[in-house]
Amino acid sequence: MLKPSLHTSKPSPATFLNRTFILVYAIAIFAHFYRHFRNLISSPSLTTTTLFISDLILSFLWATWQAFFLNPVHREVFPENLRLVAEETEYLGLDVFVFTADPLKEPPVAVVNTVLSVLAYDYPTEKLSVYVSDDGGSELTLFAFMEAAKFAKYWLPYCRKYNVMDRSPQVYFGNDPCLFPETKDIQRMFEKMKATIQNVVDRGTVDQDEINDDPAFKSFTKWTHEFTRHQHPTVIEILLKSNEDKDVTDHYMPNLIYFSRKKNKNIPHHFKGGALNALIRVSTVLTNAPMFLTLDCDMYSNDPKTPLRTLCFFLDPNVDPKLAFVQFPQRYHSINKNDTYGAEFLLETQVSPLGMDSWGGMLFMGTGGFFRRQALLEDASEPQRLWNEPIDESGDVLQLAHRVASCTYEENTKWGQEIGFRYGSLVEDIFSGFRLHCSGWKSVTCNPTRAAFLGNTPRSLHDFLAQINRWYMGMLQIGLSKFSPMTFGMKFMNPLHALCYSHYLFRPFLSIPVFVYAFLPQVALVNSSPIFPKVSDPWFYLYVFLFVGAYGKEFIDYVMAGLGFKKWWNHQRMWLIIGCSSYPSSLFDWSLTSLGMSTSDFNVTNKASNDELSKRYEQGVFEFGVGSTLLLAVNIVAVVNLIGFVIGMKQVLMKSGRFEELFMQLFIAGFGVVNSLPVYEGMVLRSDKGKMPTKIVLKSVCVALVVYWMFSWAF
Ligand SMILES: O=c1ccn([C@@H]2O[C@H](COP(=O)(O)OP(=O)(O)O[C@H]3O[C@H](CO)[C@@H](O)[C@H](O)[C@H]3O)[C@@H](O)[C@H]2O)c(=O)[nH]1
Ligand SMILES: [Mn+2]
Repeated sequence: MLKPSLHTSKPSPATFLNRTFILVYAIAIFAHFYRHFRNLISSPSLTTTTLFISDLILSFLWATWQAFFLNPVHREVFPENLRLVAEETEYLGLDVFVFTADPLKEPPVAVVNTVLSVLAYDYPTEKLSVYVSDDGGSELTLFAFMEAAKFAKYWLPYCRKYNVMDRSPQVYFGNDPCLFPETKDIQRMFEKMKATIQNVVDRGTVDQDEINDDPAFKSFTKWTHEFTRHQHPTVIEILLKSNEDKDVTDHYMPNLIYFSRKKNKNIPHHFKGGALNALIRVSTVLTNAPMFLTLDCDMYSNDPKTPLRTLCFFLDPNVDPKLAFVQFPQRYHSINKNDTYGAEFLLETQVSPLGMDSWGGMLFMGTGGFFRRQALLEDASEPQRLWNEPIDESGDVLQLAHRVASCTYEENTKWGQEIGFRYGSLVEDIFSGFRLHCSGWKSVTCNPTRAAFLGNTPRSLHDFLAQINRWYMGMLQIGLSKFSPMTFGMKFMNPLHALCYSHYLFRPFLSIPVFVYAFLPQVALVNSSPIFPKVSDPWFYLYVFLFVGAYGKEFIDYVMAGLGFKKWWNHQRMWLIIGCSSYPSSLFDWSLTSLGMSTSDFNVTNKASNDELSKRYEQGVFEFGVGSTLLLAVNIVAVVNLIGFVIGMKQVLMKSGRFEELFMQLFIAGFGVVNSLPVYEGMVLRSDKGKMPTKIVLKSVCVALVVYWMFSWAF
């Protein structure tokens, strides 16, 4: 009998249209470069050369981006068929790793919700273990999880009994749930737990009277005077044990383990990559499930059946034995109506993964990835135990777990280089996924209609741009290293796969054409110097096609994904803002770091938010509040374009015949102005706390005037 299928993959119906568009657009680019070469030869100048270089970078990024559209695949999974293929006893053991690093930026109450949402997975409890990795080494976080373990004894059976979908209690109770007989009681317990945790967090220490039973008190004795977040011993606390602890209905619970690796301020800890590797080793000693899931602390589970969907790949007898991970792309719960900051990253999280999938697999996105443990332990000589046995708390096992968690354990080993998650980039996720792909491992994208996980995005523009700055600094650390996809990648992976990686890793260079188009046409315009073909010139229509083609295609991608005009508009505006802020800043950071003048640092994104800020975000106004230097160039560009547009208009109106020649420059300046409207608003029209500080406004205006004055000589 034919076995029922667990998953299918279908080519995208739009592929033919996409390929046709790529062909036509590529021909237009070639024609454009023909003109560029002619100009370079006939009238070489700073302007022609600058425009040529900018267009070269734009074309490289366009070409690499097309690798995502040549052969996208849609995958579907059928967890309902799982029972026909495998018995529940054959399901793979699953270790879930949840990462937190700072109790102030990542409120423990929120981390607890994430952990409860996965602890309550629809999965055989004896096969499930949840580890909390606390890089902040905080007794507050440990305390929060002791409370969570108690609440879980009520929450898990409740979810099971009523087949609850939202297993993060915060989300569940926030959505006005149906009232079952126990609902009110459970909600009361939940509120009480939250208050107890918040109380301790607000006070900043755990008091003895908060801990009633003795063994719990012993755990906190590790937090001595010498204990700091940068220098402390390993802490491993088994808060729930699967063969011992039962819930209130007498069912066994999954394992819940608090873990904080040993730190020493003189030994590099490699941020999240280091935490991941330490946890891989510790879990190998304690539970050693063949599959593990990595989750950021703000990414709660939105679907209790997600592990079953993953099994549709890992338990498929025909699946590629080199399948390393299944990635559920990032999706977010906290985005405002029109996505002011383009934080949904629709193209990056929903569209492009399908395109990478057919070349060997989508990126690892740091969170929402289910891994085959073996993929990261290839050639490791670590001590391992058989999974699916109760945790052995004997001295030997715990001693071993402490040994592998030590900050010196990795010295003179291949950890971080050839095994585990790889070090050397601030985007350890992308780097590690890339290295796995280069050694023949594969990955698949799974993006069910109901999101598997939902996360948080920054609500202030500065935090958002700083996060992107860090990501792209990390991308450059890979792209400009010996592991560049253009050299190393081309050798060890499908070249089209390598092109996809190149697109992301070299994106910061987009800042060069963005700056050129934000300044050059405007300065030339003010000096009444035409630099583009005039409207009656046939080459003008090539420019129109290139512009409308690029923008129109992206607009269609947005509409096809079910998002409207406003979201697309905000996305394209952010594309320009990021091009003037995070991208150039990441290039700057990379240069400083490679010159040895700075060290790269993983600044944890702030997940706490205040009411006022949240309210402004919901209203969709930009948050300029802190005087962010990242935004300085964005402001300067806004002022330069406004001046350019106004003076340009004056010239066109005063002298007849100029309009045709200067139309393109006027259009570009006008486009800059329309995109900068929220910036002008923040500069002069607003009075709330999120407006731009006056100092920054004055600085921007001064620099803009200097730019005009300085570059006028060139025309
Ligand atoms: O030294 C550190 C720093 C961070 N984290 C954790 O890493 C996660 C991500 O940190 P966050 O500040 O939220 O950064 P983001 O930029 O939002 O994270 C994205 O980018 C990271 C780097 O590429 C990936 O690791 C993440 O999974 C991905 O969501 C959080 O759970 C942190 O607690 C640690 O465990 N140790
Ligand atoms: Mn995050």
